[in-house]
Amino acid sequence: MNQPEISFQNVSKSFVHHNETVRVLKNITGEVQKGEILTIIGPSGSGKSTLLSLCNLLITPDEGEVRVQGKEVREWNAQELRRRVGIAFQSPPMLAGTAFENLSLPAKLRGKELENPEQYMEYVGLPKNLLTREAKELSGGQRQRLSLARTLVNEPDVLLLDEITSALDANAARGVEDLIVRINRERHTTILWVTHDLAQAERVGDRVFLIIDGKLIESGPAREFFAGPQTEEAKQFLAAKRESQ
Ligand SMILES: Nc1ncnc2c1ncn2[C@@H]1O[C@H](COP(=O)(O)OP(=O)(O)OP(=O)(O)O)[C@@H](O)[C@H]1O
Repeated sequence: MNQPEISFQNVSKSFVHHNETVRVLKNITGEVQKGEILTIIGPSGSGKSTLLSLCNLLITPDEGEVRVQGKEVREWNAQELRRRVGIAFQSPPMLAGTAFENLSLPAKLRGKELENPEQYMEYVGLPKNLLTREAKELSGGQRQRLSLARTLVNEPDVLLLDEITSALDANAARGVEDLIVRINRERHTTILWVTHDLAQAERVGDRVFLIIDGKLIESGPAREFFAGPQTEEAKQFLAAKRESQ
């Protein structure tokens, strides 16, 4: 068996809320292989974003281990880890300034010039003339593409995606979804993708994690999961979700 690209071993995480400790992730064990798309689904507040945040040291586990390319996250240099493990959010943070200034930020942080901004724009399906536009003037879909282009400048091995299409209309969402699938196919980028959209999870996922109340209820190949979930909790979740979407 190949070494997994990312693995979680008995991972737990708590946060303190008003002097009360809340266990947000409970004993999570699972893994993702290189080049796979893992979709992470589950009700709101179940711990999905928290699981992503553990993979690039935005937070650290209280118990258990998270390994990236075989190395426990706390043994990684945080900057190096974040270069290899990129992250994109629902509302991509943009600096004041042009699209070019935003796109070239990762290179600048390394004291380098970005040599081929046009190629990145083309890759993510943005016209080159947008490079000189203020980033905040771009549409939601354009901003999401620019944010992905900016992440790609670091040539990450892994992409963590947190609800990246939920703020977009159906057309723009599908465009960004297709772009991610292309990045995965062409660059063999491993992808961990939190989504509320069950149809999207079914379309794009090789593997799925269902998280309910901080517990990994089911994990496995997406096709098997969507064809016939094993647990009662998963069946109920899918039925309720399908009814509402
Ligand atoms: N930094 C933090 N400090 C305190 N509590 C937090 C923190 N981050 C998350 N939480 C809490 O942990 C729980 C799980 O949050 P998380 O964002 O991981 O859920 P989620 O499944 O991604 O939800 P959603 O689908 O609504 O985005 C929530 O109750 C949230 O309030």
